Amino acid sequence: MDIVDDSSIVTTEVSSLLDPASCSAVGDTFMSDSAVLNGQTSQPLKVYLRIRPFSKAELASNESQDCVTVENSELVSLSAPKDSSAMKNCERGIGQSVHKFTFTKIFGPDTTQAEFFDGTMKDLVNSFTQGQNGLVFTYGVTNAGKTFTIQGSPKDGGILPRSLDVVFGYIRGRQYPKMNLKPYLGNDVMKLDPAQVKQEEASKASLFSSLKEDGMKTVSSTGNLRTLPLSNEVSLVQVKTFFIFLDADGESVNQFSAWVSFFEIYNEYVYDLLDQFLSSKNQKRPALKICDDQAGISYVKDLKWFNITSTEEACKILQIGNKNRSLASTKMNQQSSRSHSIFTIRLLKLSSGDDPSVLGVSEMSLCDLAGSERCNKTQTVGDRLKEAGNINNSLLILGKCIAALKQGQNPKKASYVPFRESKLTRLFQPFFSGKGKACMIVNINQCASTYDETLHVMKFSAVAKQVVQVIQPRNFDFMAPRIVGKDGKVITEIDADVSIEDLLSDDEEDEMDMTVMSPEDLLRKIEELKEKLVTERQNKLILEMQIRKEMGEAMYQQMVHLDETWSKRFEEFKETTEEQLENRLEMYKKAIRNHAYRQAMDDLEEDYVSYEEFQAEQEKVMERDQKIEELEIALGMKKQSNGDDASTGPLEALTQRNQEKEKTIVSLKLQLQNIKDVTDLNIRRLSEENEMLKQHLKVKEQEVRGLQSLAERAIQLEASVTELQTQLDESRKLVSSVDVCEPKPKKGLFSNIRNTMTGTPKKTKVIEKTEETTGLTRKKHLLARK
Ligand SMILES: Nc1ncnc2c1ncn2[C@@H]1O[C@H](COP(=O)(O)OP(=O)(O)OP(=O)(O)O)[C@@H](O)[C@H]1O
Repeated sequence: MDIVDDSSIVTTEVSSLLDPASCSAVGDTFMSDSAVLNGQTSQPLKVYLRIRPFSKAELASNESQDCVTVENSELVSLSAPKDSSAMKNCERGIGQSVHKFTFTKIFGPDTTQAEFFDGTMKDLVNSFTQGQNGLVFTYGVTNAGKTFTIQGSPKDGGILPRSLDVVFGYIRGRQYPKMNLKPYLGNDVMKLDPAQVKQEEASKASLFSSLKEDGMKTVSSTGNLRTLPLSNEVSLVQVKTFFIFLDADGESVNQFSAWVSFFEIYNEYVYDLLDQFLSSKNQKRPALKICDDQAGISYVKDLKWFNITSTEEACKILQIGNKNRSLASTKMNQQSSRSHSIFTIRLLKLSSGDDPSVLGVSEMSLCDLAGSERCNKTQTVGDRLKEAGNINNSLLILGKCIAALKQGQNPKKASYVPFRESKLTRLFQPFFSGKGKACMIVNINQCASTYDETLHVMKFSAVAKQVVQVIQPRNFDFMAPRIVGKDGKVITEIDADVSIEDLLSDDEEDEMDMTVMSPEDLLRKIEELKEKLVTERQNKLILEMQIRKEMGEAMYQQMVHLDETWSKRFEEFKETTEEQLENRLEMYKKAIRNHAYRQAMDDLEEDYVSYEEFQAEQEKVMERDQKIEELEIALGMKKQSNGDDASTGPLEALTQRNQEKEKTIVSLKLQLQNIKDVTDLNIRRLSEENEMLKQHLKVKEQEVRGLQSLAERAIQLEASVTELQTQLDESRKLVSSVDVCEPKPKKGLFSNIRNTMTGTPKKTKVIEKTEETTGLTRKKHLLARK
């Protein structure tokens, strides 16, 4: 079954464009999905989802397995890939393979930076220019696109440079050119004397000069390269130009002064990313403290603020801070942010004139959270493991706070929100207590390998989306900031509209900044706080007990559920196992039957008796039966003839006869055995002889074959001799004819022939005779051998 997080679905409103003329309508537009009660606005926390496109490497490594499907602009479904824990759990019967989540608005992989900014940030930036505070934080696993969303790439800026563009677009031509009014503590402004102003200008110039080696250009939100004023002189020329702005009716209009800070929370320590100390690598970075002002608003003590006059200057400051950011390469992202970084812009609204009064301060923070991955995924060890632990811890506390805030919406279940358990949540606290609007951007990738982490992120966001934010009615005029002197004490010569009495009248002590209180006041404050602490602790204890009870109940329910599930699974397992065993038993039975059949067939073959043997045996049996009958008859007759004698010793006689017979049988058996042995011996001898004879016969056969071949050869020779004889006869005839024609004998060949011829007939005859004799002898011999 799919899970649908169908809690309060928020309609996305599109705010008006941020030109000064349209700004008056912004507040109303923003309120459209909000409820207003006692001047306070409550609205669900806006949670936007951005899905990163696949990188080439991810596509090549089969990361694309259709895990994320955007159903519509507010609904997304996640399907577990086959190797994920979610899928394995699902196969075990725990959890589902498909989850659905709703968001304020979903931005798919094709969304451009401009589209994303328009769809998420415009109203927030707009209200910021109107005096409303704002917080934007990105949440997601490492490599999901959080930094890309906030800062963007050099060619295509993210929401931060785009917001700055809007802010500077709004205050263009109305910038207060001096640096003598500077943000102080949580919401106040410090008036600097000329020496301090000079110092301020020098530190800004020095900060900018640290980037000199890296080049003189930075990038705006739209990717255009802008040349920055790098030297002190140039920026001073800018700030020294002073105008009094007048509206159409000749009335003076407000002026604005923009200041920025950039810090990170790394391993639960706060570090100023714009601190000049950072340029020296050997020096240990000084960690900053988080304090509360008298209104309970947390701020970073001694944080450096820099006055900026353009987006370019702000981008340059971002660039400097980025250089100092604790980056470390993790397995999943080569340029992974290992810290939570917070870039803040404070806008001071000032009255017109050369020596203006402060009308209000608004603040907008953009927080790039570190990746929410777990240690095992990133294979973290050593320092990285410690970082991961701290990152996970602060995100866990953020999750706890969000869950507690959600629970707190139910008046019956008001719970303690552990904001103070981590630096990050301490700084976020004011935004969840009415200080301003907060909005969350959830970044995910679509990779199959990080599916389980992504699902965790989505579940976190589903809870966050249910948090309803209560926002105090606030604009620049709502709460005038105090102006303090260089010693930090409140000074009187401020806004003409607001008297010092007004500022201090209600409860002077409460208004006082703790850092400038007298020792007595501090002691009194401490006592008060102690009392508060005791009460808070008591409340906390009660709450804890409640929570424990609820958790106990929830756990009991879960145990019952688990018990049921396991019983069911056990039954199923039992059934299937029984079935399997039965099948196996049948198999064995069948195998045994087959085996028995085969055995029987084998036995049958061994015991096979031919029909003739059987017939002979039958005849023997019949003969034996007949003999027995005859013997029985004979025995009966004998009994009769014995008459009375039989009464005394027939049994003894029978026993004796029986014994004799048995002896006979034994001796017969012995004889039979002997005969059998002799027969066996004879058979063995005979077979040996037979074997020998066979061998002999073989030899003889070979000899006969040899003789036959010899006879054939002799016949051939005889034929050739006969042929030669014929030839010789012919030669003789020829020679005799030659003798008649040539009477004169010649020497050499002819004389030799004549000599030969004269002696030849005798010799030839002898030869003939000899040959005939030899042929006849041979023939006789052959025939004899044959
Ligand atoms: N919408 C997008 N379009 C194109 N590329 C993107 C997008 N989002 C992120 N990327 C790219 O994905 C990579 C990771 O993004 P990024 O560094 O912003 O992740 P991250 O969530 O901030 O990671 P970490 O928490 O580790 O810092 C970068 O190379 C970035 O350029």
